[in-house]
Amino acid sequence: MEKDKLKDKGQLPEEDMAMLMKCQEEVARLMKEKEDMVRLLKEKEDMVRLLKEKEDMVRLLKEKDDMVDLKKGKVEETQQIVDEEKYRLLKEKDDTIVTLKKEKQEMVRSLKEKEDMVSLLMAKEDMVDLKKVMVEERQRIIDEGNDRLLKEKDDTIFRFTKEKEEMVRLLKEKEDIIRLMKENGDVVRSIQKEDMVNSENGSIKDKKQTTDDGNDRLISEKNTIVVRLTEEKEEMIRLLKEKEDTIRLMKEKEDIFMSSKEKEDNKADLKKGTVGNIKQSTDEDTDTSTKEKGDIIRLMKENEDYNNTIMKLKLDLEALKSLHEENCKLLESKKEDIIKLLADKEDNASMILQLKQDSLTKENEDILRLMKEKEDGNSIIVKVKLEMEALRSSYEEACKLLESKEEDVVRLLADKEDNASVILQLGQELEATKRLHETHSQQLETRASQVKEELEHRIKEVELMLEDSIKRKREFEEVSKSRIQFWEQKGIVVNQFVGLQVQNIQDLRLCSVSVRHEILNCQKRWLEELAGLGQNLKVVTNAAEKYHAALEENRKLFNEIQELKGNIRVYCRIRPFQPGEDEGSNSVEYIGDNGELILTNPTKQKEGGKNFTFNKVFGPTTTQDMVFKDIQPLIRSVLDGYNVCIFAYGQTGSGKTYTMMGPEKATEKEWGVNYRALNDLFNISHARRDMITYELTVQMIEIYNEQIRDLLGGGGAQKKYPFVCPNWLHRIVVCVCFLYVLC
Ligand SMILES: Nc1ncnc2c1ncn2[C@@H]1O[C@H](COP(=O)(O)OP(=O)(O)OP(=O)(O)O)[C@@H](O)[C@H]1O
Repeated sequence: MEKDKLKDKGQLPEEDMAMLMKCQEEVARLMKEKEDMVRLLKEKEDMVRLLKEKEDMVRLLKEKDDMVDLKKGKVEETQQIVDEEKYRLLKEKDDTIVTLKKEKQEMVRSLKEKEDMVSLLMAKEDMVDLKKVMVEERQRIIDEGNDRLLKEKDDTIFRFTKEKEEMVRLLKEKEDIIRLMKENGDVVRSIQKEDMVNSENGSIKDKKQTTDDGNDRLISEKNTIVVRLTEEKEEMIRLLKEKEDTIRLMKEKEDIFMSSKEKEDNKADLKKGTVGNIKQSTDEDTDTSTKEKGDIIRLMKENEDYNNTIMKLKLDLEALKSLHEENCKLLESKKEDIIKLLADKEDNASMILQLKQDSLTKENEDILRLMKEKEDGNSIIVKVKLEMEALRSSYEEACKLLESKEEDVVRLLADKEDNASVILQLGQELEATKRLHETHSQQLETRASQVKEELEHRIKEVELMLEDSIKRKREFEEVSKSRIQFWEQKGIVVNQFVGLQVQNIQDLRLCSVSVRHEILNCQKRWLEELAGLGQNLKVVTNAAEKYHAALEENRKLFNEIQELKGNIRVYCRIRPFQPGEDEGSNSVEYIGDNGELILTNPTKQKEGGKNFTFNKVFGPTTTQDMVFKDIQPLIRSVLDGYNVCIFAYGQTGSGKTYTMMGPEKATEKEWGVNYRALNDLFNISHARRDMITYELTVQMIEIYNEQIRDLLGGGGAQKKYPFVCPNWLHRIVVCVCFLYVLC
């Protein structure tokens, strides 16, 4: 029909028609080949199914193997339980050993504590030794003080001896003076004898008598002084003796200290020797402390004695002082007397001179002699005077010495007081240390008793623990024996079970061998079948290659046809009149089969119609399916990689939306081009899903007033071009174009 129509219209040449026919025949052939291919594909699917069945068989075999493995695992589990039980028993043994070791460590620790206690005791003893050293140091200081005192005493003794010598010398001088005075007396007596012989001048005799009396008085006074000096000398000797006694006492004191030191050393040695036995040492300490107490009391007594002697010495010194003062007073009075005597002597001398002048005569020579004698006496008196002055100076010096001695004695007394205070302090310290030592020894005793008790208690505890551990060990041995028996029985049962399992395993092995044989047979069969399938597949692949080649050829031919039809096609669809529209105002005069269209203006029919030519004109009766059938090849060419653009163009209400989408609530029959195109494409992609995977996307745009709007985008009608177009969209672009003509 179409051929005839073409012939009638004379639009297509015969060659083209022949080509088209050939193409149609070729297409039919290809369709047949396609059917063959579909059949082959079905066979292929069967092969795949068989392969799946084979896989299931393999899976079953694997499951069987797993079962065998599970049984093996069970046997291993029982073995593992036995091993675990053994391991637990061994662990318990190890734990008991560890506890015993810990107990041992505890014992060692307690022993170490004991050792520490002993070391502490040693340290305390060292402290006591240190205190002793301190005491010794103090004693040394005291000894040094004593030595110093002794030296001072020696010095004082030396001074006293010197003074003694001085005194002796003075006494000698005094004796000389006395001797001279006696001689003077003799001289005076001879003068008196001469006077008696002459008895001329009585006044001279009286005067001589007075001088004699003065001389006698002086002699008596000198004698008294000498007596006093001798007394003082004796007193000094007594003091020296007392000093010697004090020195002796000091030496005794030193000896006592030395003995106490030796005792302390002995004590230290004893302590060192008795470190292990604390009680004994404490007893010794108490003994020594009592001895020390006795020594201290004795020393205190000695100290008191010393104090008494010092007091006595003080009193003696005071007495000596008073004596010295008296002596000094006497010396002063003597001085005055001597001065008086000298004055008398001068008077006598003047008297003698007068007598000399008076006598003039006879006794001139005697008088001269007497005068000479008197001059001699005067010179002797002068000498005596000088001696007296010397004596006075010596007395002053002696007084000074006494004063210095007093100071020394005071200093010595102060030192003694200091020493006494030091001794008291030492005594107090000794008492304090003794008390401390006693308290410390008591503490040590209590501590030792406590430690002893603790140790006894610990020893008891350890003994109990040892007994417990022995009991536990026995119990553990019993339990282990019973457990070993139990586990031996269990082992027998397990061995029996294992034997059964081994038999089962052997059976399973046999089964598995048979299954393996079956599998090998199956594999052989499958290999044979696969070889057959491979051959078939080769055939299929050859056929598929041919099919692909045919498809390629078909596509080429189809595209050639499309090109021949025209790459740009313009269709016209004329919609039917809608209800309410005037059918009389129809402007379509003629619709040709080859796209001819003649339109006339109903108001100006005289002017004639206007001719239009399209690729095709769809009349008002044309259905949606008919329109899509014409467009379908173009849409399918998209799947071959061609870009296709279809768009609808026309005035408002001309039917663009109807053609592209369909009416509102459209049925499948009323679907527009878009729905149908997508449905067709989805069907093809589904049919070819095993070979090709298609990705389909849709984009709907509207061009209105020269502006492009994305109809499916989020922005809706508001979103204007250029909107973002994803890359993948460029692979397949479906654009439906239509030219509409409103009838
Ligand atoms: N071929 C047809 N058969 C039956 N009814 C049709 C056909 N074409 C269009 N119509 C009807 O004509 C009316 C207008 O059509 P449509 O809305 O598709 O026009 P339009 O060109 O899309 O208008 P606009 O540009 O204003 O959107 C609609 O009621 C539609 O149902």
